[in-house]
Amino acid sequence: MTLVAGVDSSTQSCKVVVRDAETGRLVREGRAPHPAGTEIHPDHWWNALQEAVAAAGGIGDVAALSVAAQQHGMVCLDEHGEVVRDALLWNDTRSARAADDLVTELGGPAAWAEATGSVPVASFTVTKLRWLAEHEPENAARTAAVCLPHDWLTWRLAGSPGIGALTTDRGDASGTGYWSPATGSYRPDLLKLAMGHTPLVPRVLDPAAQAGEAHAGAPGVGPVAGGALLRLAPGTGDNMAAALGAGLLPGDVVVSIGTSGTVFACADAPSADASGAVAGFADATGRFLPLVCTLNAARVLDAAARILEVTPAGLSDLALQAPPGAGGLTLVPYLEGERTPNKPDASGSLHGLRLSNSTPAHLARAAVEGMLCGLADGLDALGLDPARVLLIGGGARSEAVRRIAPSVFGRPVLVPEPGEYVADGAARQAAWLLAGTPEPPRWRSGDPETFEAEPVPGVRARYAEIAATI
Ligand SMILES: Nc1ncnc2c1ncn2[C@@H]1O[C@H](COP(=O)(O)OP(=O)(O)O)[C@@H](O)[C@H]1O
Ligand SMILES: O=C(CO)[C@@H](O)[C@H](O)COP(=O)(O)O
Repeated sequence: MTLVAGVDSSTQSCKVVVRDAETGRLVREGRAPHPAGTEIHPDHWWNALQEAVAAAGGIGDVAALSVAAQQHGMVCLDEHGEVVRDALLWNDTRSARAADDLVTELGGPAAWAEATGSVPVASFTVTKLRWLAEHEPENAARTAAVCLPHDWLTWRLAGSPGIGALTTDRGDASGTGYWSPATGSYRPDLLKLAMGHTPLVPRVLDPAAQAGEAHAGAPGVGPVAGGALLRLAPGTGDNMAAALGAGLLPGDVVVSIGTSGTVFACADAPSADASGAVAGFADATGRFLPLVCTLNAARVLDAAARILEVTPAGLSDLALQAPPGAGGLTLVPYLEGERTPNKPDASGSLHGLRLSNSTPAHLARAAVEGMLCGLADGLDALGLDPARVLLIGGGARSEAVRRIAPSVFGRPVLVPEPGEYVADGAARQAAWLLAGTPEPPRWRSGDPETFEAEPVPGVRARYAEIAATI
């Protein structure tokens, strides 16, 4: 049996799955936490990767590995490949003003949508580079190469072979703000606009190309059976990997409830939404991945559980005890500011509190409904009439989320078996590298469970009315 490994180095943790390359059967898995915060030294990802690999029983018997990771994070390296400063993550909003400035300087949102498929907000790497140039000019000047979390981890697994060897893929490149999904090429002019100079950027690999090799005994790899080398697939952004892992079909929309909330579909042509709501990303197969991202998803549930002093399961039970609509109690959960809509300085807001709805159950329900309303707006912004809506991510493990989502989305929701779909997609990409076929190998998956519910009149309208005032 040939084994492949997939890595998901996401915001809150690193997960590793080892699967049979031919059938996709899960053989073993492991995970390790990342530190909290929106800027962290990339060494923390490397340490967590090694811990997760060890927890998964090692990867010495694995033939190929692929790293998927949180998108957009700014990793600056000097000419020797040393990290210049802590990485700024996708959910760090300090570059919001830099984003506004860049949008104006290029001639407005439509010019960016045409140039890169997306209108940059604080999440995009290009805005973080402008912030760096303005606030830490000495660090900007030392930056000889800029890359993303998955690029850096893949490069480290290959033994950090000099900054000229850095690679990336179309999916992750499309979240930088200086690469065009429509032309498949970098926009060095935009990099220069942001930073004043053009550091080296990773080579963009074809979807099933080899990024490099990891050597037996290398840190994080361990001894490789028979002295063989571990082949490294290109890797990709976590959402692109989730699309591969969930086996996204044309007509499907995925709603992923992780640290971020994302809503995305697979497309044959690039998109360019000048409103900025839909990011026109590329995917990991050579196609495209229009995507809406919110900053506030599973952690809204974590926050509500903390306030109510219950476990995630306890929050779910409470939410299901309250009536649909939470008796008029509405939470607009902009707990970390918000990205879609672009309100980086916003905070959350609880409206409609009355004696009759002042119960833990109503608050739990308002948290679930508020978080889902933001994602329902994402579904609308995609402008599709999906054949299937698939719900994945840590938040989809909540029974209340599964049962309330169809009422807020106004359509049935399909929930695949709980799993690590990002790591699975990375593993599938690694299997694709081994197969050398035009399309990724087909892996069998179980049937998703369908959830249906009557729409609750007024919930989304009330949410929209309050959100508009924030
Ligand atoms: N049963 C559950 N109910 C509600 N939330 C859950 C449950 N299990 C996990 N989560 C939440 O899912 C989140 C992690 O999801 P995940 O998709 O792994 O995120 P990321 O990939 O961004 O690190 C955490 O905030 C966690 O609290
Ligand atoms: O910024 C985006 C998408 O554009 C986020 O989706 C990040 O990619 C982080 O993902 P998670 O850690 O929430 O999975």
